[in-house]
Amino acid sequence: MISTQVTVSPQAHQDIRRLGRGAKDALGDFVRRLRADRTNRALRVLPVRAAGDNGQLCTAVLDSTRMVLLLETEENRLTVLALREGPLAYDELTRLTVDINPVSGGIELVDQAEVSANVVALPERPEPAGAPEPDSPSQPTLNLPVRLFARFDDATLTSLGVIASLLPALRKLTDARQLDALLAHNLPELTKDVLLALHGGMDPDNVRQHITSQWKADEQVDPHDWAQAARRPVSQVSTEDAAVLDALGSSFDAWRLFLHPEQQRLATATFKGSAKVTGGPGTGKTVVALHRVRHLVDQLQPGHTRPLLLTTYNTNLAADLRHRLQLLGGPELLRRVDIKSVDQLAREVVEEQPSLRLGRPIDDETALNLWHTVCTEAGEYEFDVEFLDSEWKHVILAQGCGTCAQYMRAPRKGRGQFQRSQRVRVWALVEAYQSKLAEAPLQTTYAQIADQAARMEEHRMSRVEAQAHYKEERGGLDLVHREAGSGMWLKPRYQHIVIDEAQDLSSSHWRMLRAMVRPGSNDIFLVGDAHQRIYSHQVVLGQLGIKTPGRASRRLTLNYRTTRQILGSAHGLVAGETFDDLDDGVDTLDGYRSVLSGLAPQLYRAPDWQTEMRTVATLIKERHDQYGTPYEAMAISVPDGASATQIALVLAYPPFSIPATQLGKDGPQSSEGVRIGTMHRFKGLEFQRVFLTSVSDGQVPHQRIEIHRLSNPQRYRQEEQRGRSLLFVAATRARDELVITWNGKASRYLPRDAAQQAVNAADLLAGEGPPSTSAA
Ligand SMILES: Nc1ncnc2c1ncn2[C@@H]1O[C@H](COP(=O)(O)OP(=O)(O)OP(=O)(O)O)[C@@H](O)[C@H]1O
Repeated sequence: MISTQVTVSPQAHQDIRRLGRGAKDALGDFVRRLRADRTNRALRVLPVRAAGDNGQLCTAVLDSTRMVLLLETEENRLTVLALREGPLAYDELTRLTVDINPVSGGIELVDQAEVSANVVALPERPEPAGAPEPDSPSQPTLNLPVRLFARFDDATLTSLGVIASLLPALRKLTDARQLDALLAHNLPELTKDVLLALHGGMDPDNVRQHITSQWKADEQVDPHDWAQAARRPVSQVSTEDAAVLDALGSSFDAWRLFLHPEQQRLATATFKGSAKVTGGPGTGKTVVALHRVRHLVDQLQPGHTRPLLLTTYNTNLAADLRHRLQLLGGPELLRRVDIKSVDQLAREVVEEQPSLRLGRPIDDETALNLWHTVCTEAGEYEFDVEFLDSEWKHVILAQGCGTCAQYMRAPRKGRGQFQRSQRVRVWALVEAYQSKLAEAPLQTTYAQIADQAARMEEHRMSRVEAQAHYKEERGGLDLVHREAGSGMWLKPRYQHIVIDEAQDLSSSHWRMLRAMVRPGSNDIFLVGDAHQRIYSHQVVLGQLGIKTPGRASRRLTLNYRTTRQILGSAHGLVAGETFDDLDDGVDTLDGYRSVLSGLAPQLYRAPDWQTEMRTVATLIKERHDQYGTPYEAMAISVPDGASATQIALVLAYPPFSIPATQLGKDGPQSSEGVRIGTMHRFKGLEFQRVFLTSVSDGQVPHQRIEIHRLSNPQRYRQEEQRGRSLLFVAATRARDELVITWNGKASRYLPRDAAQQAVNAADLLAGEGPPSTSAA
């Protein structure tokens, strides 16, 4: 007997999230019983009305208080469309308008009665003078209510994806408060997104380009074909039965089940070669990478090997990826995937060669100190140590320059003017630096390890290719002793590689990764965002053998993490700067938006660091005690290690007594307590409330970049951009609340009127500050 297929629609999923644990358990139980026996009379599946040519809407009973609305399209296929509880459940379900969206082809619901009662019925309030709608210069006079979407006709709205059954209610809206109330309803995602974008001032063409196109069904939508509509991924939280059942039994995280159509396409598409996904912070790039991994693993032949590599910038993020992949696919999935940071991977490759004496890798700070020693000993003060370190990593090692002559010829695109005589002097310092590393105890740098690993992998891949070629010539026959000494045929390390945080990988990393997988279908899938580049220098992936032409380069634009208010301010930090697309093109944040709404970022100015620290401690305690935010969901950024220790002490002692833990390079040292770390440590993470401290003049950006302002304007611009990106990364980690504090003068990256807008920290500590608005 073919078992009954039961899927859950995205809006039913929203119902379950809203109704909580009991509803989820009841639905899980119901789905299991339905799958076991569709005819089970205890479920009371009763027809309500026909849907199109081949569908039937039914209600069914979950338990004594809950009911669901189902769509039955084929004998054994049922979609849960909505869930309600209480004595009115049946009436509420049967009055729902259920349609196929002509743009996305998804099945969508609107509760007209609820919308009218709670939204349209809000007392009308004209928009205040001075706040005209964007793009509508000629507004009616004050007392006439302005219809919010008056300038878009019905045909435009529906062609953009707004569900037609909502139009009558929509036409009655006159103020943003009503719109907020409307959006708080369980509406179809596409409709919400389009309305927000239009209300935010995006014009219809842009909406079509950035939103509608991503939802558009691949084929012509037939409004009468409900069987096909039910099969489309946009009508289901997950296309896999098992995933829905698992999720109903355990946690029901949205990202694990329901992907935005563009995310879904990227996760499951077949690419001829490599593919690249860019997108602003919080657009679900990591989520796509994880689903991509699951999809690729699903296509593998059964086995016990790990032919798939999932890699990222540092160990902390690799641990996070492992955790999230485990949530997505459990141990079965993890078993086929190697998860490590690129540097760890490089190290393991180099360690495979026992004849190589590797030396102890030094951290960035030790490397800079060593450059300092080298310069002092050579009496050479023209170049600063950060510059030397970066020249060594991103020009000399990246291009494999082994001699001064090679370095003299190496292109230095985007790194400013550099005379021949300067190169000669830099080379002398590089040689001195290398000798220092070679002294006992032998030391090395991660950049050297990556470079060495890249060479080794390139060599290995050339042998793989040579063997493959040989085998082809021999008509497919293996020759066991072909590989002298080893008696083995070499294989590429991996079949597929998936890379997160791609913007911060160096050329050596890319060379290594490129050589770990044979060029071919779905070889490399990378996600990243140049706006968030804080470590490495720009690379041109095409020149490193990773080509992602046309549809193989895609961009995500919907932010799932950060509220519009926080996003708006963070966006201002990088607006006006030019960013690459990890290749030789330009990337922008056009169309970048959020469907979440919340508080504007809060600013606090303090006279000194002591007061600033106590202010942050006071705010954190209040968020915890009054609003129940767990300490581990809050994070504080500090300028350096010493400040981290100081603020941890302030938090630890009365009157605060707040537990805290430092964010190290392997993540937080404890699972409990407020996280404290430099902005660099915030990369890739997410917190409910974020407190950025010392966003002061001279700290953000650091005053040391000033020495380049006149002497090296190109370098100055680079440092400036990196400083902005760092603050941008830190600010966009916040889900609900962003608090920015400083002492003395505010950073010039903050808005000009930041000091006027800010609360005086001294007033807050004296108990005279404004009441907190942190209830997010
Ligand atoms: N389809 C989705 N449905 C619900 N939540 C989602 C979806 N996609 C992503 N998210 C959530 O959005 C947040 C950001 O996702 P993710 O970490 O993948 O973004 P990112 O683009 O990698 O961010 P960053 O570049 O800032 O590191 C996470 O909380 C994730 O669970």
